[in-house]
Amino acid sequence: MESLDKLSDSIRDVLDRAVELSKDNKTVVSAVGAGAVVLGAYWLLRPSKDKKKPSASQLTGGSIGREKVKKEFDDYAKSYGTEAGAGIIERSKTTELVDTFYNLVTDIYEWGWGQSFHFSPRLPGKDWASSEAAHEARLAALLKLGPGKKCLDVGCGVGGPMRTIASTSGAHVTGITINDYQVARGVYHNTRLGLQNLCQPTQGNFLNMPFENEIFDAAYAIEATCHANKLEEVYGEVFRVLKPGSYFASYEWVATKEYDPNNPEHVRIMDEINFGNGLPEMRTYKEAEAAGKHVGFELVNSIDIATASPVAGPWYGRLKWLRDSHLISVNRALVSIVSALHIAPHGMHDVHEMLVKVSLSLVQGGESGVFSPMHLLLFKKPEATSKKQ
Ligand SMILES: C=C(CC[C@@H](C)[C@H]1CC[C@H]2C3=CC[C@H]4[C@H](C)[C@@H](O)CC[C@]4(C)[C@H]3CC[C@]12C)C(C)C
Ligand SMILES: C[S@@+](CC[C@H](N)C(=O)[O-])C[C@H]1O[C@@H](n2cnc3c(N)ncnc32)[C@H](O)[C@@H]1O
Repeated sequence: MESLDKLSDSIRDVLDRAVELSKDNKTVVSAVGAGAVVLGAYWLLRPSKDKKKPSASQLTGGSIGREKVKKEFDDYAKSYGTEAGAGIIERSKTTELVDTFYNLVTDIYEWGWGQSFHFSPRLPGKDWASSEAAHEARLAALLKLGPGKKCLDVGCGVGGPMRTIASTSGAHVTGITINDYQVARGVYHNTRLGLQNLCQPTQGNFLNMPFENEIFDAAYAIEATCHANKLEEVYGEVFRVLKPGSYFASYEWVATKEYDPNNPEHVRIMDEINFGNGLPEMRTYKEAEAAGKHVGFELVNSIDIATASPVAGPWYGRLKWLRDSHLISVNRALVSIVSALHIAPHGMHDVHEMLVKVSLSLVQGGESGVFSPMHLLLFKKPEATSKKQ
């Protein structure tokens, strides 16, 4: 905060100088312009008092101490192979790397996107927030959630979807995330909104969940299981904790049927998506369907929501809009300022640059049709369980 005080002092100096200069008619226009730019920067950087949403001057490395952010980011970057299609080299380290990834990006996501860390199609006449809520509420309807039901959110982030799903349906939602910083953020938002009795985030590994067998009435995952080394491992755990006869719905990140593994451009897009999003590798929707069946689920429905509606706008439209309206450039400038002033931890600038780059790859994946972040799979655990080992 000391650096912010210094920033305020410098702004005051610049404004004083602008007043001086304005006495000279020739420079009045540029002085007022400079003052407006500085005031604008101050407005965008000012810390939010309640941290409901971090501002650029409040970006942290999550649970990573600020002095370690740069090293953790460099180690993360080195963990991806350079050969086409390589993904994470040491797969046994995936969960640890994903935890690091979320320490590094969680504040940036909340600052620049919101509390729901996923995409949604844009509904005609609706803004992005309503379209996002509808995408989440679809799951509550599919899973037939209602008061008294106990539902699991597999990979819950800071709980944006959990809050929509619990408050639209009345069901209780337990979330699991690998990242303890996200748990703290989730608890903070739930308490602030009076939802702490219906929404409960927990820290844990979804490949080995800290829950008893057959305790949940339903489960969903939103753009989260793509982080698992093997889909069978996470699906197997969901199968174990679900009551027989109940449903699991997942929006999966997949390579679509347009994807050609022999097309170097397609492979490049997927490699960039994997790196910028903490994924070990990309699966096809067919592999995801097969993984669910392999652990004992019945496949009830498999549909790519990205292409399902002829009237909804594309899921990557919001990223395109951020780019075309130059908001991403504004964010870049703000992150450069807070980094240069040592307000943000050293390394935050690199993390932000990684996200700038991946936003382009995601749009390319969407426009070319080779990638979807929302292939909906609806699975049912049979009444008489027959889990294959
Ligand atoms: C499901 C996952 C995350 C999906 C999305 C929520 C995020 C994917 C890319 C992210 C972003 C890219 C660009 C950032 C921008 C440069 C910055 O200024 C503000 C935040 C971004 C818009 C950021 C927001 C979240 C994403 C859209 C993965 C991880 C499985
Ligand atoms: C892109 S975020 C999506 C979060 C949330 N579903 C949403 O839409 O806002 C992916 C989530 O999966 C979680 N995750 C990834 N790997 C995990 C693991 N092995 N165990 C538990 N959670 C994991 C991350 O911590 C993060 O919360």
